Amino acid sequence: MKKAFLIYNPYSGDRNFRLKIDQAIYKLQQGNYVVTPYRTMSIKDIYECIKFAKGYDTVIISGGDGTINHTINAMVMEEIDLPIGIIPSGTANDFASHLGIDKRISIACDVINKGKCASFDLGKINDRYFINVAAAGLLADVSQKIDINLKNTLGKIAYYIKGIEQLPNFKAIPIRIKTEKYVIEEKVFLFIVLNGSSAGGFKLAPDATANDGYLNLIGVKNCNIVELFNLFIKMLKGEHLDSNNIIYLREKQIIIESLERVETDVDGEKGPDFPLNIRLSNKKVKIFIP
Ligand SMILES: Nc1ncnc2c1ncn2[C@@H]1O[C@H](COP(=O)(O)OP(=O)(O)OP(=O)(O)O)[C@@H](O)[C@H]1O
Repeated sequence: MKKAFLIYNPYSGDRNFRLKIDQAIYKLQQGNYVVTPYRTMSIKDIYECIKFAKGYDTVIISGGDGTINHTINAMVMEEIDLPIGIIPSGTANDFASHLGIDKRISIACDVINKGKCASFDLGKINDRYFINVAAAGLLADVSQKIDINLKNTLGKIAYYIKGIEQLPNFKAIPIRIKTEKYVIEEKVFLFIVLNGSSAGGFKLAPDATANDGYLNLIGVKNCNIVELFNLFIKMLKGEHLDSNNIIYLREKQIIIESLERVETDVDGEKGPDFPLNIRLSNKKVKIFIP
C-alpha cells in the first residue's frame, strides 16, 4: 500500500469536492493508496499542514490553480519532493487543463492510480513560485476581484462578467521589459507571462508546454477599441501571436518595471509589487499525467 496526503480546499470552484470526497477516497483505495484527507482552513493552513506530508508517497491536491500554487510553494519551502496528483476542483483549472487532467473525480483519480509521472518547470516571480501564469493589467486580476460566492455559483462565466465590468475603466500601463536580448518600452493594456499555455480558459501561448524550458510573455499593446476587439477575436482562434498589437517573447528571464501602481496576479492570487523579476526556476515538480 502507498500513502497519499490529500489536501483539499473546500471553497474552490463550486465547493462540491467536499461533498464528493468519498468517491475520491474509494477510487484511490482501489489504486492501492491509503488516503489521509486534510481540509484546508485558510491559505496559511496549507503552509502548516504540508509538514505532515513528509514520509508519504504522494501529495494529492484538490482545488484550482490558487490551491495548487500555494501547495507547491509550501512543498518547495519544506523541501518535500513528492509526486503530485491533481483532482481539479477550481473554477478555471487552467493548469490541470493544460496537463489534460479531466475534472471528473474518478478520471482524475485514475490518472494518479496509473502512476505515470512527468517533470514540469516552475516559474518564479520575485520570491514566489508559480505554476501557470503571472500577469498584470486589464482583466489580469479578475479572479482576485471577484466575489467568491459569485464564482462558486456561476463558475468561469463569473470571470467574464467581472471582466466586462472592468472594461470602462481600462487604461494602458507604461512598462519596461528587460530580457537578455531586448529592452522594450511600451504602454500595454495587459501582460501575461505563461509557464503553461492558457489563462482564464484562453489558449494564449498555443505552442507552449510547462516543461519546454521557457516562459512566454504575451503583452497587449495600447490600441483603439476596434483593434482591441479584433485582437480578442484572434485570441479566441489562437491566431494573435503575429499581430502588430502583440508583444510576444519566449525567454528564461524577464524583468518588468513600471512606475505605476498596478496590481499583479499570480495563478489567480494577488502577486507582488513592481519591479517583477520573472524567471524559470531550476526547481521542477513531478506531476501525475494522463
Ligand atoms: N479554507 C480555505 N483554504 C484555502 N483557500 C481558501 C479557503 N477558503 C477560501 N480560500 C480561497 O480560495 C482561493 C483559492 O481557490 P482556488 O484557486 O483553488 O479555486 P478557484 O479560484 O475556484 O479556481 P481557479 O483558480 O482554477 O479559477 C484562495 O484565494 C483563498 O483565498
